[in-house]
Formats: sequence, structure tokens, C-alpha cells
Amino acid sequence: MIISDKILTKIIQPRPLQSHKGDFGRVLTIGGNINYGGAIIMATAASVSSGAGLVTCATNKENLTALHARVPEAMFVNYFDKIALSDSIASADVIILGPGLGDDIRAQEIVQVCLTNLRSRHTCIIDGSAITIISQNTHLKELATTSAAQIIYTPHQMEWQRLSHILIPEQTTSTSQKIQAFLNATVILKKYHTEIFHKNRLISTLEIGGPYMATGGMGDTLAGILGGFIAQFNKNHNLNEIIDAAVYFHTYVAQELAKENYVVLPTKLISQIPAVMKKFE
Ligand SMILES: NC(=O)C1=CN([C@@H]2O[C@H](COP(=O)(O)OP(=O)(O)OC[C@H]3O[C@@H](n4cnc5c(N)ncnc54)[C@H](OP(=O)(O)O)[C@@H]3O)[C@@H](O)[C@H]2O)[C@@H](O)CC1
Ligand SMILES: Nc1ncnc2c1ncn2[C@@H]1O[C@H](COP(=O)(O)OP(=O)(O)O)[C@@H](O)[C@H]1O
Ligand SMILES: [Mg+2]
Repeated sequence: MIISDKILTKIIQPRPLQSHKGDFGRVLTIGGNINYGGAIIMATAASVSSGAGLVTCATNKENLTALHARVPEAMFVNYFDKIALSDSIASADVIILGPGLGDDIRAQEIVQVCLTNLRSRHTCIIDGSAITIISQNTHLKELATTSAAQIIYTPHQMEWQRLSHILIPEQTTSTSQKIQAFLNATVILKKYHTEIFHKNRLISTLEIGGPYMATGGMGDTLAGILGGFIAQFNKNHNLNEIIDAAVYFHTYVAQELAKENYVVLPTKLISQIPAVMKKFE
């Protein structure tokens, strides 16, 4: 199915008057080592801007000042503190694992803590470095594949090659769907004309977007928007439709900005999210 803007009007509804932040979900973002702090800050900012009720960022403490300077709405947890990380996972609805996490041994331990603490009430978006880590560790792959949580992988083509063992030129709809079914997860295969492999074998395709999106941080931003959409809309809509809406919305905002901008900066996209959501309410 080709996704159209109809999905946005369906999913983005006016908020009930009798409501509070707790009604719009809790997102926990986990990532951002000392080299890639920007990635988790962008994912966190995108979750806040797309309407998650409460957002916590578990990251390297080196990123704390930058995080609070850019996104004071977000709370902070030191991702090396296993007890604090486990507690934050327990109180989250949606977890975004991996933007800028890196793939060293301590990052691998963080992925292990996250996967072992997932429960059926959680949705976990596995992105960036966490995809690479899981690809290289059969125990972690088994934990993810057998998890009671809803797992959503958001690989670019090289990350999908690592996870699926399908070489990029051989990544067809049918080869990808076979591996996606084996992984027991949704797979959002990011590329020009992103394909979404849902868990019930439905496939959605994006036919908007372009090379103005080829900037570091654009995928981190998508992960944040997915988190924000799932956290707040999952009470009233099914997960497949919310995922399609988030993927379409991310590229729609980029496409609108590309009318006036040669490249679309992820941070600029993030700043436009609330105003563009308002158009579809
Ligand atoms: N500001 C920040 O903090 C940022 C931090 N980031 C964080 O960095 C971490 C590493 O993520 P990563 O994507 O940068 O690196 P990696 O997984 O090694 O993949 C790159 C390799 O794959 C190849 N390649 C082939 N096809 C491709 C495709 N379609 N799309 C992309 N690449 C493709 C590509 O080929 P080449 O470009 O050399 O032709 C290259 O060999 C991750 O946690 C992420 O969140 C980034 O978000 C950036 C901003
Ligand atoms: N040429 C392109 N056409 C359409 N979309 C693109 C293009 N290049 C990149 N994108 C989009 O930008 C995002 C890039 O994600 P990713 O590679 O994970 O970035 P990062 O890890 O740097 O944040 C994806 O949503 C992808 O679909
Ligand atoms: Mg990425």
C-alpha cells in the first residue's frame, strides 16, 4: 500500500480537553556516546516536539548540559547506571534504543539491560548502533526476536544488510519480508522510497521524499517522531497505521521545507513539527 496524507488526518486528532501529560505517553530515548551526542539529542527533541507527554533521555553524562540547553523539556538519566536505566525502562511506554549509542562493550551492555527489561506493554524502536550491536551478537538477537514487546527496527540499507545478511543489491521486497518475519518485528527499511514491513505481512511504501534528506541526524529524527506518535496515539489507533503516519509525516515535513531549502536540516525539521501537525488535526 502506498501511504498518502490521508493517514495524517486519521491519526492526528484534536486532544481531549480533560487530559494531562500522562495521557500522551512516556518515551525513553537511550543512546548518545561522547562522539554521537547529537544523535540522541535530535531523537529526544523530535519525541518532545511530536507530542510525547513525558520524555526521558538516558545518555552519557557528558551530554547533559547540551541536552538541557537544547531540550529542557526532557529529563536525564546516566545510561551507565543500570538501576536507574532499568527503572526508567519500567516506567516508559515507548523506548528508542540506539541513536548514537556506539558499539563498544559498554554500549552492548546497555542494549542487554534494555532488552532484558522489556515487557509486553512496551514498544521498542531499535535504531542506529543498537541494530549493529544486535546484528553481531546471537544472544541479543535471540532476546529481541523472542521479546514480548513490540519491536520496530529502523535500519538504513547497510544496517539492514548487517541484521538480515541480505546484501544491499539483493534487498528486494520478498527477500526482506522473509527475514522480517523471522525477526518477529516491524522493519522500516529507510531509503529513497522507504518500505515498511509490518508484523501481519502488510507492506507500506513511501513515495515522497528525496536527497534533500541525506543529512546525518535525519534517521535519528525519524526515530524520535515514531516514539512521539506511538506514545500518544496508541490508545485510539492500531500500531501499523501510527507507524505509517509517523514515517509519512517525517518525510512530508522535509518535503515542505525542501521547497525553500536545498538541504533540510534535521533540527529545522524538528522545529516545524508542532505547526505541521496542527495542519492535520
Ligand atoms: N550527529 C550525530 O551524533 C550523528 C550520529 N549518528 C549515529 O552514528 C551511529 C552510526 O551510524 P551511521 O549510519 O553513521 O554509520 P554506519 O552504521 O556505519 O553506516 C554507514 C555505513 O553504511 C554505508 N551505507 C550503505 N548504504 C547506506 C545508506 N542507505 N544509508 C547510510 N549508510 C549507508 C555507508 O557507506 P558510505 O557512506 O561510506 O558510502 C557507511 O559505510 C548511529 O548510532 C547513528 O545514530 C548518525 O546518525 C549521524 C549523526
Ligand atoms: N535520497 C533520499 N531520498 C529519500 N529519503 C532519504 C534519502 N537519503 C536519506 N533519506 C532519509 O533520511 C533518513 C536517513 O536515516 P539514517 O541513515 O539512519 O540517518 P542518521 O543515522 O544519520 O540519522 C531516512 O529516513 C531516509 O529514508
Ligand atoms: Mg541512523
